Amino acid sequence: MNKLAPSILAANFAALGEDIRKAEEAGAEYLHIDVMDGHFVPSLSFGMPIMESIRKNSVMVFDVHLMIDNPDQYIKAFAEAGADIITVHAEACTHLNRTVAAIKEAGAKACVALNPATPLTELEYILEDLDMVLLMTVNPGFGGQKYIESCTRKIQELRKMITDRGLETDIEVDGGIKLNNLQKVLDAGANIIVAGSAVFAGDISKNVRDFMKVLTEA
Ligand SMILES: O=C(CO)[C@H](O)[C@H](O)COP(=O)(O)O
Ligand SMILES: [Fe+2]
Repeated sequence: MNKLAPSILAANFAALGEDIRKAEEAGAEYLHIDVMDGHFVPSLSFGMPIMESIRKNSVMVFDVHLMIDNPDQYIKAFAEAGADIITVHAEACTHLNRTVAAIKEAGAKACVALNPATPLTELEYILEDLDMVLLMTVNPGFGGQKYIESCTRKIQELRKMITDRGLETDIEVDGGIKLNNLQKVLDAGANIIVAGSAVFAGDISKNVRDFMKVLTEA
């Protein structure tokens, strides 16, 4: 099933609850929550307290993208703050298998993210353990960047790898997804679509409805 995961990184933090409510009411089922530590990526964003607050007013699937070094340290805290899916970067994990097991033990679904230049071979011995793979389609750290074209072939190759193994793992794409490249990433095999600046700029309800129309017709 195709899902839209609006990224609150692009929301108005002075009216965060209201922005989330609009996205939820217009049909978005996932909420993408970008956590940045100023080490793994250059920027800082927010952490557990913000998540705990918004969890009280939303039943969306909380899809937490940890762009942080040493994510093991925070997995339990994010699960307790209301994460449904926890994504860690392969590039940030020394013992990826152990980290994925810790996510599941904490009661969340496990996802591994790969930066645009990280090869799919990183997933060779872990794919069967994952609920989702996140392919970064920009270099992580900032919203509003341009989609990196070489990622289309990477999505296709990952979908083939998943299908060849008889799996049905979700593929999430994150970065630079707009209405004008949405169909391309869906055709390549992605089914969970993160969109930040394309959703939270201008008319949020209309933006979500426009995305949902393509996602449900695909
Ligand atoms: O993980 C991220 C950045 O590291 C964000 O989820 C991503 O950039 C979404 O923003 P946009 O749709 O504006 O590109
Ligand atoms: Fe993200």
